[in-house]
Amino acid sequence: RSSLDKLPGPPSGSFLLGNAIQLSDRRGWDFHTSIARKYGPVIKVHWLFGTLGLYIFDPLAMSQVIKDTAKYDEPSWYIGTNHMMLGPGILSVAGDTHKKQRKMLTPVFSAKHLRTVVPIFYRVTDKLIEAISSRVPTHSEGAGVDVLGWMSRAALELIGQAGIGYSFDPLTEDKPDAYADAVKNFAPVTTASEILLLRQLAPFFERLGPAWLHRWVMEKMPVRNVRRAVQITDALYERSLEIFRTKKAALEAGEDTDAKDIMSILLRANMEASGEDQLPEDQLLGQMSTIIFAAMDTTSNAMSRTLQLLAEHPEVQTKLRREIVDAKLAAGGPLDYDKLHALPYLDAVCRETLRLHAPGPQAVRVALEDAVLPLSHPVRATDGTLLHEVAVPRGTNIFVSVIACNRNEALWGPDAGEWKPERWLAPLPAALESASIPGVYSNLMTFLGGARSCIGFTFSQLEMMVVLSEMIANFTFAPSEKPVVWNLSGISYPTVSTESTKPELWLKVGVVREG
Ligand code: HEM
Repeated sequence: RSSLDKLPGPPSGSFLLGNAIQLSDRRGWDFHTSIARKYGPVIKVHWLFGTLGLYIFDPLAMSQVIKDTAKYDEPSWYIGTNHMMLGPGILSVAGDTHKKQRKMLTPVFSAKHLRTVVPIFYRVTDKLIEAISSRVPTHSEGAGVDVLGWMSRAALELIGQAGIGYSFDPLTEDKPDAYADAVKNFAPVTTASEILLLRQLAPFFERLGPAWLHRWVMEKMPVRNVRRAVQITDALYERSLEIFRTKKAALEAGEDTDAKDIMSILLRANMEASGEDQLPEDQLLGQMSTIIFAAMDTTSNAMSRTLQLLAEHPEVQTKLRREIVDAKLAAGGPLDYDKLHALPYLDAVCRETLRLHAPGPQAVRVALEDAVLPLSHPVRATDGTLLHEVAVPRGTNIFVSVIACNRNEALWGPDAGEWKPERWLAPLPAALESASIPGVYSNLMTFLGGARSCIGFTFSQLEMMVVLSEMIANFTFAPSEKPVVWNLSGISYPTVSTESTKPELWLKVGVVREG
């Protein structure tokens, strides 16, 4: 028996796997929507081997879970497998090591630093515009373009140049790159439902002999995505090591001393840090793939989704283009940091996309000890009693539902499920203002909150603004004949069908004609 027994929730999918497949399946959107509608903000879900988990979007409960890191943190299976694949970067460490890494990384994501990288953003974006222009005929209704492919290439180059001072792809030639492919496939492969289930076994697996044996077993495993995960890990590690060694050697030789990229600043800060604050070399190396993965897929998918929505809502697209073109005319050229942040409609379009379609649909935590979770509003137990708090047994997996909170009709109103940028131009609903959503951004859970909130959310906002404003000023977007299917994953990604595993999103792209 468990203290969670009395909570409302869906029946188990199967004894062994509970609701795990429904929660993580790439076609699981309806399951998430229906349980949130039917059972409310504190839900009992069935987890592996007959255990129970919690699925929450009650603001106070979420606030405790993401902020009280002494009681709740990322589960060891999640941290451990991130560590295996990305090295000991910030997504793969806990406790004091996480605090130390976070302290060292925070200054490089400040607004002060971001202002200095705007010229890098424009340099890369200009290349992107040039590259797409050369592939789109000027005098036609437009050509089919894999917008996700271009957004991914641009996002990788942007985080490459601004994040680690390295150019991955000058955006001139169309040749495949093992590193870019590895980053793009990292989330689809490592959060595919069968891999998520295998990842739960990692803490036991790790105890079975040395690392070479783990690798041997994984290479021999008859599961395609496990073997792909090994290849992705190798591709990420090899290139990161190469870049890291070059950067370190340059800094030690007194070169690149004023480089403004995140990694150079981090290396310099580490050299100057006192002994106890210094990070060992493997943790610095671990930040490379971690930051690139965290930055690239999330932002490129968000930008692609925004372009898709603009293609489906031509009236929003026209209004947005008007705002951007007028601002550029008034500025007499590209928009600087402040002018970009002063565009209300661009801001509304980005916020609304990140609200309705948060790239990461859920975050997972585990109760590190027996705990009591307070609730914003009492929930009705299955025996009819009202619960004002929930006793959470140690070891319970907790799913913080970003999408259920961002789309909660009780907070956002009956049109919460619709994409309406205009909602951000009026005062937000009173229910939302009083709900105290614990997210770092705009009453949304998209970038989460607390000690592990997204450290790069201002970077990604700036990137979205620069890239989207230039894309909209230069091109028109309309739906293409290729379908777009968004797959639920650690980071949702688009394919052309429910069977395809290749991330891609095609739109009809035309050149904006003068006037
Ligand atoms: C639309 C774009 C983005 C979204 C939606 C997003 C979302 C998130 C979320 C939800 C988390 C918390 C994950 C968890 O704890 O379970 C996170 C963490 C993180 N994000 Fe982002 N992110 C975005 C862009 C970026 C960018 C551009 C960077 C870097 C330049 C970045 C770097 C990170 C890092 C390093 C963490 C780990 C923080 C920690 O554990 O302390 N993200 N992000």
